[in-house]
Amino acid sequence: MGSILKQNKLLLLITIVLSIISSIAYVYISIILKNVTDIALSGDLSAFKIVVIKSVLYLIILGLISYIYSICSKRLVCNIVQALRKKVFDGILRRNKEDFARVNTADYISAFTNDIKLIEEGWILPLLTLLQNAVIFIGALVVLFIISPIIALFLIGCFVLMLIVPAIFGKGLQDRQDRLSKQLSILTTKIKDVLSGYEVIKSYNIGRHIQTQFNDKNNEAVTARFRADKLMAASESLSEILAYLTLFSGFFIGAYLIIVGKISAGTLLALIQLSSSFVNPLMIIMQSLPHIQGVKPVLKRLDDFSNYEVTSFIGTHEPSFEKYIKAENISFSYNGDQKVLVDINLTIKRNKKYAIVGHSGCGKSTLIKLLTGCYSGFQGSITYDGTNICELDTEKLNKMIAVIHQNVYMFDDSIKENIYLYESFSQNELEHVLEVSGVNKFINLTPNGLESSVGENGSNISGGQRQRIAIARALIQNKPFLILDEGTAAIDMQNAYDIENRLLKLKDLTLLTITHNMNNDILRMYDEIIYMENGKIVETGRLDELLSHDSSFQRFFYLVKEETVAL
Ligand SMILES: Nc1ncnc2c1ncn2[C@@H]1O[C@H](COP(=O)(O)OP(=O)(O)OP(=O)(O)O)[C@@H](O)[C@H]1O
Repeated sequence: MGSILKQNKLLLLITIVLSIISSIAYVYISIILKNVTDIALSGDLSAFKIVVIKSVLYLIILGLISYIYSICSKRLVCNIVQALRKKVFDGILRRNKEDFARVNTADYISAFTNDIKLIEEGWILPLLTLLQNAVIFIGALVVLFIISPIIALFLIGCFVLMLIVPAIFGKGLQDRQDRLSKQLSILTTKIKDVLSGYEVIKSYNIGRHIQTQFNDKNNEAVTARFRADKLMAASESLSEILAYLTLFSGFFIGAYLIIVGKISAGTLLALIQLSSSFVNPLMIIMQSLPHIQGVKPVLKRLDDFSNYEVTSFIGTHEPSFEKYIKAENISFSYNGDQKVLVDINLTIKRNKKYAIVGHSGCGKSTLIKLLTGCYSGFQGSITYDGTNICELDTEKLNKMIAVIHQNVYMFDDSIKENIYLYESFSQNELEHVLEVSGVNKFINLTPNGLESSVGENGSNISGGQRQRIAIARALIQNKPFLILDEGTAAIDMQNAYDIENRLLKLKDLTLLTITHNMNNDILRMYDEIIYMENGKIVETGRLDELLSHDSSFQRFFYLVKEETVAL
């Protein structure tokens, strides 16, 4: 937050200066009131006229200063909120895939929406209010000292007494604001889940169940808000009672001093005005402090997001894949307990074609994730042309590898932009990838060809069409290493066959395919089939070699074929 305030230091300075000027000007009203009262009591009409004119002019100038202050403080709030959002966003973008996946996406959304709102309401605005009122408070105290040191000393004593309010409520408010932030995050997760799973909810008629779940989360969020507000109300009420007690006591002391002839009526009026200039800001300060203290955990949460630093994969070496990628004795577990990969040894040679096959859950996708630098906590080593993956610059590594998953993400934009990903390419490059990916087979059926919108996450097009666009997107970048993680599973058999066939014929491409399709003609074209079982590579070789003898792969191969025929 300090850096954000530094970025806005000029605006902050102007706001503070204006705040000081308007606050002092506000305090000076008591002096004017004293003069008016004393002039009225003296019966001097001409002096009275002059003081009225001066007062009106004074109030106009005060109004103008207040207006400019108000505009500056609002601009400052906008700037801080904008910078805070940007900082959090930058922090999220800096994350590597492994760390990004550790946090639920709804938590990120909640940080941008709920948490930033909590900071705006509980930190930025109260801080500005605090600043302005602190100046009024100090100004009033100084004038009070000049007019009546006894009352000033008494009010200082009251101020010390009022400091107990933030001390009593600060910690409790922090806990409750933290809880509120977490409950809002859980509610956001639920909402996101419902919107993403809308089709399932409708198809399986589970609206009522989901409604109950939503109501529970909604209730919990509202309860958390109310608990925080209740404590805030207690804190505000105590501040108010103490403030009024101070005001009354000051007034009674003033009244006593007038009875014993120590002060004039004008001074008493000034004292009354000053007491409210002293007590009201004091009350506001005491009410703002718990707000500011309360949002500390939320501020810390946002700080954690924005100050994120990558700790794994911090290598800077330029990755090279001219010859091979080698995995040696790789073992890996997601939860530190159960091993998903066990002692994997594998060499991927440049421009060769590999198919990874095996039963569902045997670790195929996990192996790909490790090879492409998504997870760091594995045993063994992965090297690119001899350099350990941990020493490589992962951003540059990502530029070498394209991975197409079964569920590809489509931006809500045209087919063309989803292929180009906002870069530019030549017409020849475009035509080539449209041909290889099979996009050209359906592009004429869309309303505006390549300019047709795919809709939110590709909702206007079919799953197979999405995958073909994803293949075109990967190919146009001309990356040397393409991974299809069941990347053609949503495409019909004939088209999937044609696409894979064309990819297998690309000489300058290293292809690694995870597939459940046991098509002899296609599998025969691969240089190596890697068969996995329970996290281990059990057999490798060309299709005919593996089928030529009794092997685990052979049994798997015919089993899948039987299952496919049965379907
Ligand atoms: N992010 C994750 N956190 C925890 N466990 C995971 C995670 N991803 C996968 N797993 C577990 O790791 C094991 C291997 O999963 P993986 O996705 O690698 O299998 P797969 O062979 O690709 O399966 P499929 O063919 O069904 O896609 C499974 O038991 C799975 O439940």
